[in-house]
Amino acid sequence: MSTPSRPRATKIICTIGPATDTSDMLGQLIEAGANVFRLNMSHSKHDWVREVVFRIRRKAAELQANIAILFDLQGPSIRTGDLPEPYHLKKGDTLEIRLSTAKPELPFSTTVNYDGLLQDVQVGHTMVVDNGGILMRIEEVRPDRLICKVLTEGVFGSRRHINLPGVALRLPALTEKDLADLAVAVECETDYVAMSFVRDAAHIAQLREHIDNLGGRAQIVAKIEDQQAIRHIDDIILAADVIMVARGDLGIEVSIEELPIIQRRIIRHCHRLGRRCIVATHMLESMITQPTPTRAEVTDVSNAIFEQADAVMLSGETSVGHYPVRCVEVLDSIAHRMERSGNLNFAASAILNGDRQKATKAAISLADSVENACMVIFTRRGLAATQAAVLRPERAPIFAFSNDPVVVRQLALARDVTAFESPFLKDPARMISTALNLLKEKGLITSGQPVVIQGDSLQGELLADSIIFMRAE
Ligand SMILES: Nc1ncnc2c1ncn2[C@@H]1O[C@H](COP(=O)(O)OP(=O)(O)OP(=O)(O)O)[C@@H](O)[C@H]1O
Ligand SMILES: CC(=O)C(=O)O
Repeated sequence: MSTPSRPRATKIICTIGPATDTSDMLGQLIEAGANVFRLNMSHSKHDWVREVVFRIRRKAAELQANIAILFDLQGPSIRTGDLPEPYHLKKGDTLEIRLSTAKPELPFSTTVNYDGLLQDVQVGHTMVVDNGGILMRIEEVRPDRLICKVLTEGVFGSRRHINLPGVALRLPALTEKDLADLAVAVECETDYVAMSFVRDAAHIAQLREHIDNLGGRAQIVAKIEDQQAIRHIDDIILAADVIMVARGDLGIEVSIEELPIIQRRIIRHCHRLGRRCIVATHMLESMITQPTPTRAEVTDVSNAIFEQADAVMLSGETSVGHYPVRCVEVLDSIAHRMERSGNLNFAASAILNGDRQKATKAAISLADSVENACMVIFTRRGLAATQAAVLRPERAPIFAFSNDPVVVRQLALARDVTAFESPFLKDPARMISTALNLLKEKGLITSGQPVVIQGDSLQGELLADSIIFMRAE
């Protein structure tokens, strides 16, 4: 009996932008192995988003690919305004950042989206622009503008992100723009909404209430981007569905040498508390302009896979980069290789909550102990499959079946889970044989392969957690 090759466990998230928003490029990304498409609401107009979501769904259906969509809300991030052309700033130049109602007075002049900035900062504060691309010092605080001295040269474009490390900003959890973007997210039936600058668990509850009120079913990704979030990390992990280590902002808000330690700690806590996690930003940054990654990038991606993150994320690499498809291919090949090369096994310390999770752990132990076995999980809400995923089977891949297409799409962002839509039938034997036949047709299992099947409706009328061990016919 030959064994089919194991699907890649680590999921790949691609940010879509001008470099990749055509149906053709979306198709190429899917074929290269993308699992989730991210739309960054900091840069996206609503009509563009609606059109891109339509193209993604159509292309995914055409290629029979299970693709989830993630709307990333801008959150209370401080952003500069639109410029007709980028400024080429040199050390010693002066730039003004003014309220949107104020007229420009200097040649280098832009607006800011947060009026409160002028009250929150002081002369002498350092401003970090564009994830550390340019540093400035605040020289003057006037009633309608800040005058800043450029400390390091760089190209200053539109809607640049500003960080003020260590400065307490009085920003709300969700802005008016976020609420307007959220309404479009729900209208587009997005699978995930990412919340930027989450600072405590109450922020997640607030977002969940808004999603519920709008009638949406999106799951929530909490982006960990500053020290306040790190202080409340366990509560945030428990309140969210997925955690993102958003290294762009995090790498500015904490001392840079702490970043790998914080990444590892967040992933370890996610494994312990049973939540999924994403490692994001600068994974293959040099490939925005170069066709091959640096050795350091390959090692960084490998590290995230060794830590068993659920997903790695591409940002500028796929939204504006020159080699978006190659980036996905590079992640795909690093993941395939690293997944055969050991891992940190943080899941060994997972807290098992309740009987269901203990049953799942038992099913995984069984599947891992039998050569070439795989797990098949029937799941209505996706919970059984994500719980199995966070327990990180060592050898057995997880194939999940749900009768709910939303659940199936959401499972595109669960490590090691390949999900399919399939009706729940009254006759469990038929339900199982239909699922196994589909896996055989897709070349994912072969006749005679050992299968551990888990579900709560596999015993006819009796609703009970069951584990069935059999060989595929
Ligand atoms: N939909 C879009 N339309 C136009 N430009 C975009 C779009 N999405 C991304 N970009 C551009 O690509 C760059 C990288 O964006 P991306 O969302 O991939 O990364 P990011 O690190 O989250 O960016 P930022 O910090 O600017 O939000 C952005 O700074 C922006 O210039
Ligand atoms: C993804 C993102 O927002 C960050 O890394 O800061």
